[in-house]
Amino acid sequence: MAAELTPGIAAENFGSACLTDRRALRRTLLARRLALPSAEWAQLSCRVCAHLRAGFPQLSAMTVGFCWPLNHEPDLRPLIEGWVNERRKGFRALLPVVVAADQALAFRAWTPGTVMFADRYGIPTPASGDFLIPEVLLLPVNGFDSAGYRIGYGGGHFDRTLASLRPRPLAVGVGFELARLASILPQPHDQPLDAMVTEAGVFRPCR
Ligand SMILES: Nc1nc2c(c(=O)[nH]1)N(C=O)[C@@H](CNc1ccc(C(=O)N[C@@H](CCC(=O)O)C(=O)O)cc1)CN2
Ligand SMILES: Nc1ncnc2c1ncn2[C@@H]1O[C@H](COP(=O)(O)OP(=O)(O)OP(=O)(O)O)[C@@H](O)[C@H]1O
Repeated sequence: MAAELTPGIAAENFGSACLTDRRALRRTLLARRLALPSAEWAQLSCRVCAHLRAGFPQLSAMTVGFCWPLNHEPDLRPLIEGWVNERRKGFRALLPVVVAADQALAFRAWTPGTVMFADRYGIPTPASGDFLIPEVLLLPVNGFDSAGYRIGYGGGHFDRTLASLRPRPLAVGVGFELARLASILPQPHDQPLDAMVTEAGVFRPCR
């Protein structure tokens, strides 16, 4: 991905043997992110939020799907709560709902007052409300590459979601430079990102 803001921190080059095994790769990347001290995670999250706000000002008037931070994924809640509190016309925040293991995600509206339940993965999820369609999806990544491909937790939820939603939402990956890979060796089902945001800036895919 070409840097539009600050150039990225030196890319980590995982060996090709590692790249052939997504499960091992996921475990390695997840362990690296979990090893971040909480204060550093909070600082990196703040920088991701700042780049999102500066790079995508249009989001404050759109229906934006985001994720409750799991396992040290970037914490976008301050940014989202800021937009909720600004009460801008057209802004709505949505969180994913896992309807079934092999299906696309559904989405429900979220505000700081929303009643939540823990889903099958223990992720806080809005307990009720209509299913709504996001115009933009802020997708956490466990790994990403310069061609705009990502890997998540291996459920295929986001790939199925992006493959099925019409119109397709703008897909913006959110993560940290520690998740940057030379290539994730994309498979036919992998849905590319439109952009990627890390603590180092906003990147557009080089394809
Ligand atoms: N914060 C957050 N919420 C999200 C997602 C996400 O990626 N992040 N999802 C995006 O889809 C959905 C949940 N998807 C998930 C899929 C699998 C696992 C999980 O824990 N999987 C096992 C097995 C992984 C493997 O086989 O390698 C594990 O990690 O132990 C968690 C969430 C909806 N909500
Ligand atoms: N559109 C789709 N239709 C059917 N199966 C799919 C689709 N997209 C992905 N899958 C299946 O989901 C499984 C997991 O895919 P993959 O390893 O790419 O997950 P991931 O990108 O890490 O997960 P996620 O998309 O939830 O973040 C694969 O077995 C894949 O075949």
